[in-house]
Amino acid sequence: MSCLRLLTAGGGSMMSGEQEPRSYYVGVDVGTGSVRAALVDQRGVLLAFADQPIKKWEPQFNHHEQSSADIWAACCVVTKKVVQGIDVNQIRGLGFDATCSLVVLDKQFRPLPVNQEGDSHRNVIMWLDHRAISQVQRINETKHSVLQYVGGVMSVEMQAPKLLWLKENLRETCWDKAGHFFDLPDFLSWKATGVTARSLCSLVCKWTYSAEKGWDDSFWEMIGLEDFVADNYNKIGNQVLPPGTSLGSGLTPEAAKELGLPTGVPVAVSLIDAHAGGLGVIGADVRGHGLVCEGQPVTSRLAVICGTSSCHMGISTDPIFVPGVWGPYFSAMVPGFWLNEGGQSVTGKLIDHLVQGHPAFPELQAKATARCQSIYAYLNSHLDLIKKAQSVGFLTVDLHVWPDFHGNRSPLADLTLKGMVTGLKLSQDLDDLAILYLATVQAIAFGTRFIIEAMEAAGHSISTLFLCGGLSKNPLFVQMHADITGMSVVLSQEVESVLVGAAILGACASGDFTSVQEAMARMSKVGKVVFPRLEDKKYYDKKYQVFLKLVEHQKEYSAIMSGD
Ligand SMILES: Nc1ncnc2c1ncn2[C@@H]1O[C@H](COP(=O)(O)OP(=O)(O)O)[C@@H](O)[C@H]1O
Ligand SMILES: O=C(CO)[C@H](O)[C@H](O)COP(=O)(O)O
Repeated sequence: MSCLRLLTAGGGSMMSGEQEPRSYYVGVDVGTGSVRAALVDQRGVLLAFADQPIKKWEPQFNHHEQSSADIWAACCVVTKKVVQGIDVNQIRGLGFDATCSLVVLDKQFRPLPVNQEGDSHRNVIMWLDHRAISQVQRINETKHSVLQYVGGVMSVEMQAPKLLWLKENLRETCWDKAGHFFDLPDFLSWKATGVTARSLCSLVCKWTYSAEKGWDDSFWEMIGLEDFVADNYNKIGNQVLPPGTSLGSGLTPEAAKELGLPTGVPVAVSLIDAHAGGLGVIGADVRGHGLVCEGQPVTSRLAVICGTSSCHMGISTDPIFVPGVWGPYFSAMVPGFWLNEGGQSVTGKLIDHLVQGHPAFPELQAKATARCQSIYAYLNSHLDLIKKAQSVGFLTVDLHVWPDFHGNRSPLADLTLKGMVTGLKLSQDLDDLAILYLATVQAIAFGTRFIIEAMEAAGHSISTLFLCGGLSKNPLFVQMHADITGMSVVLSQEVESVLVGAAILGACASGDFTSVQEAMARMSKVGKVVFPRLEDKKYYDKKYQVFLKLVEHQKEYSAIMSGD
């Protein structure tokens, strides 16, 4: 099911002819579970929003696939919806962001199968796919110098191990026939413009490209992908442009027809979704909100983009090497700044997984439906109901979760880690489900604290969190992040801040702003601020001690089991 909403936030309305701003931008955001589009004006106000689910396949454990044709079709559906009823000639620019999944096409740009079944419809290896474990281990054993720029250890979620997997496992059906390997954001900008140039963001963050030195031949040769060097990087990109740059002649006639927009609309070089979220929130004017970061440099702000996964985006003027945290990446998000990207591979997906797998889930669904609430709104009010004299957070005094059900991305960079729950009882009722949900939300927030501590130990100085993404719509998730990190959390005026980030790209491509920084400052706005409840700090400090013990114990268990 897809959905269209016309919005009147910020005083602007599509229907109010007189107030209508003259320039619009369209942002398209391809998340893990759905594609969203928004019509955004020059002040960053969302005037229309539409979303559409996309297909996912999990043919084997740890194999996650999608279809680039399905994703593009969804982009067309949502874009057509958000521009309904306006004069499309007022659209000045289009920007895409997407998850960092790997799209494989043949020499004629047709989809190629990334699976043993030979299903060419499934031509995308998703970012969370962990099939290339053996390949990434071998890549890390090389200790090649490019690994310094991904936190010291390459993640199985990056593209090099996935490419090596394709070469070693699907040589005839995929590798030998392949003409183009795209990061998903670059696939979308190519579909829109016919230009195969890649975004500096994708190539630097996921493909080991250096903004200063370009590709490193010795890395590809060392890991057994010398094919790319011989081919002069034609298949993975040898024209690299900064995000927000206008591509070619804009929308091609074919793409324009499919998207419902005029031919030639400027299309921006794209961004990975987390990075677009960063642009959408990090540059806001914070004056008058009582925030510590007022008067501090922008480097004191950490953007946390929380959807299926959470990404912690911190910028700096000089490179900072944080063990287990991706980067430092130059100009990969905000031009001229270095970026470190911490992350948790599953956060929204983990909450969904634990809640949906609990025996009381059908009861929760029925009760939430009866009240016309989302299951999370219901759970939050249920927690309020069962809490004792203290804050809700104290309900988990004896229930603790380690959240790495899909390995640890940061700061341990250990994909072998597993999830843990301690404190289970012989109870399967709704109270039990609600408390497990709370402990999971808290564990994710402790994971954020763990990442921030690693970033600060390496030289970052962070004072304020800027949250966006689906999970930032959950007030419990937001409050727990404030309480557990002890930092204020800023939510943007536009809840769909990732789409504002995509629209900022479109605005830059249009030439209406002279720089990404200017567009950020004009288009991102502070909405709500959530302050930490400092009176609860002692309790969360104790729970954090337990949190750190959990992983220590997990490592001890595996040492015992692997010993003689
Ligand atoms: N209103 C909401 N309340 C609580 N959680 C929400 C809400 N909306 C989305 N989420 C959670 O956010 C996650 C998805 O976020 P989203 O940003 O849409 O993901 P993605 O970009 O990965 O597709 C899901 O786990 C979902 O449960
Ligand atoms: O690696 C990432 C960004 O660098 C993201 O985790 C990935 O793109 C998925 O994002 P989302 O959780 O929003 O679907």
